[in-house]
Amino acid sequence: MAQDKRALRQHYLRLREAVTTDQRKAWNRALARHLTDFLTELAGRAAAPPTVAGYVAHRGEPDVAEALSAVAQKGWTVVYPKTNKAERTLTFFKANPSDTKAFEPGPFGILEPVAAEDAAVPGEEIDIVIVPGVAFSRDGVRLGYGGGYFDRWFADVNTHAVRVGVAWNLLLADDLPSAAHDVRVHDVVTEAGVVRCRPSR
Ligand SMILES: Nc1nc2c(c(=O)[nH]1)N(C=O)[C@@H](CNc1ccc(C(=O)N[C@@H](CCC(=O)O)C(=O)O)cc1)CN2
Ligand SMILES: Nc1ncnc2c1ncn2[C@@H]1O[C@H](COP(=O)(O)OP(=O)(O)OP(=O)(O)O)[C@@H](O)[C@H]1O
Repeated sequence: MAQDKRALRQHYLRLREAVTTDQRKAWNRALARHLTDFLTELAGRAAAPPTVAGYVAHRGEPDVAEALSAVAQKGWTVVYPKTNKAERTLTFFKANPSDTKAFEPGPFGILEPVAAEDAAVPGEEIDIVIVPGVAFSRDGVRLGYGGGYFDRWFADVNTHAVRVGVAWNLLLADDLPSAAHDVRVHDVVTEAGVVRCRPSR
């Protein structure tokens, strides 16, 4: 299984690396539209503006900044993970998606919220988690970089959050191996639209 996952990760990372900058730009524009619409749909008629967890794109991942700026403008709270490499944990902090000074490189070179005076946002307060991934299956199984960070966070935190995967359409698989600790996403947003991974909710 671990071997399986490693080979699959390598396969999908190669596919992702082969995407040209121009192609990525066009896909990012389409993705921003689908993601903004879908987040708005998820929020529905919620009484208060939701809190959404995002990420800063790394190594050819889809860029979710535009969608996050759009919902921030509507009063949503936007939080980002900070990685603790020694403990292999994530902690979420508020940051303004359009403020580049609010981010600094973390242990894997990914931009993370600067260690602000702001306290960490408790997991229970997060309504929607945008989950980055290397690949996703149509039924919501996620293949990440292999650190288990998000799986561990979902297992450790008492969360009601909707889990929204984001990936390029070419990184959607019919099937991916899934272990007991793998937490599935409810939906995956790509440049081609939204894939609903749950039969009903
Ligand atoms: N943009 C983004 N932010 C994210 C994640 C992500 O997948 N994408 N994460 C999702 O969990 C968390 C960070 N986890 C990560 C885990 C491993 C690697 C990584 O690149 N690992 C290298 C090995 C690096 C090393 O061990 O020094 C690799 O796989 O080649 C990156 C992020 C939180 N933030
Ligand atoms: N809830 C958990 N508690 C403890 N260890 C966990 C948990 N979830 C995952 N792990 C461990 O993390 C490691 C990586 O898991 P896996 O290969 O599923 O990562 P991934 O989902 O591809 O990566 P990532 O979540 O970092 O993007 C495995 O060794 C796994 O046992």
